[in-house]
Amino acid sequence: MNKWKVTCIQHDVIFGNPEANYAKMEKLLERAMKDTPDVIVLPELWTIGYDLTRLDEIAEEGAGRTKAFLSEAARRYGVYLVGGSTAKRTRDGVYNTLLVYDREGQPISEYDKAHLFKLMDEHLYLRSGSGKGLFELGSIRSAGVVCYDIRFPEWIRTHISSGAETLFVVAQWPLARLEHWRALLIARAIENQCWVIACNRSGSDPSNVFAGHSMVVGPWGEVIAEAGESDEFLTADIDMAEVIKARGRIPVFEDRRPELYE
Ligand SMILES: O=C(O)CCC(=O)C(=O)O
Repeated sequence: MNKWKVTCIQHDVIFGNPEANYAKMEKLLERAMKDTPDVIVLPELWTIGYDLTRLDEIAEEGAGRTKAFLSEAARRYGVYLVGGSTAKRTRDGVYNTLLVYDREGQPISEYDKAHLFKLMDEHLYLRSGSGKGLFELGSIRSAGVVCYDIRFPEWIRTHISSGAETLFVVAQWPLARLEHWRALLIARAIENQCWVIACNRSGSDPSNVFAGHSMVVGPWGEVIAEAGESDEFLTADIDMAEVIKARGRIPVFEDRRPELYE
């Protein structure tokens, strides 16, 4: 299969209230499935929001509850689920972890956010991961990263150099830097000649107003679909043939000179 329908569930996350967020997500998933997407994408930390000061209470042991929730939903709806992230407690500390499930509800990726965002105090409460977020959606090689990670082109490039043709981004990106969000996503798509599918949250918490503007950007840098600032299901069709076309027109990967970049 070369063509995919993707849906980003852009919504307002309820601050520090996992119970309410799971209940809300049940309903959102059911409604999103009316468009019969192949892949659904959720935002960063949709289970708890940015309530980092209460992680002792609300971070989940091994992300167990969110794993069970996502696996069950992916299997029930027969959909690939790029399940946003949650706060995963381990023996070393708490990670901001992106979870991905296949249509049978099997886990296909568990990625710990690599770059912690000091402006929102992440470094005080979270541990950073160091593994890559590579996975396959059927035959499509994909990568998934979290929010601030998109400011590090060299990190994204290592994923694309490993074969990824689609980059998923899950985020809680503030409205104050909306233009950075848009420019960075478009730049990552152009320089890597890949699809970029980015799901941001909407709404606000006690410290931030979030941007919404989930986006689907094609490998030629064209914005195929973009949400507004409010709650929205953003659905778009992506065709993997566009990656081959873009890479054929300008052979960036053949023309790279990595010996100059160290
Ligand atoms: O880089 C930014 O401006 C926002 C990043 C962010 O909000 C995050 O990583 O959670």
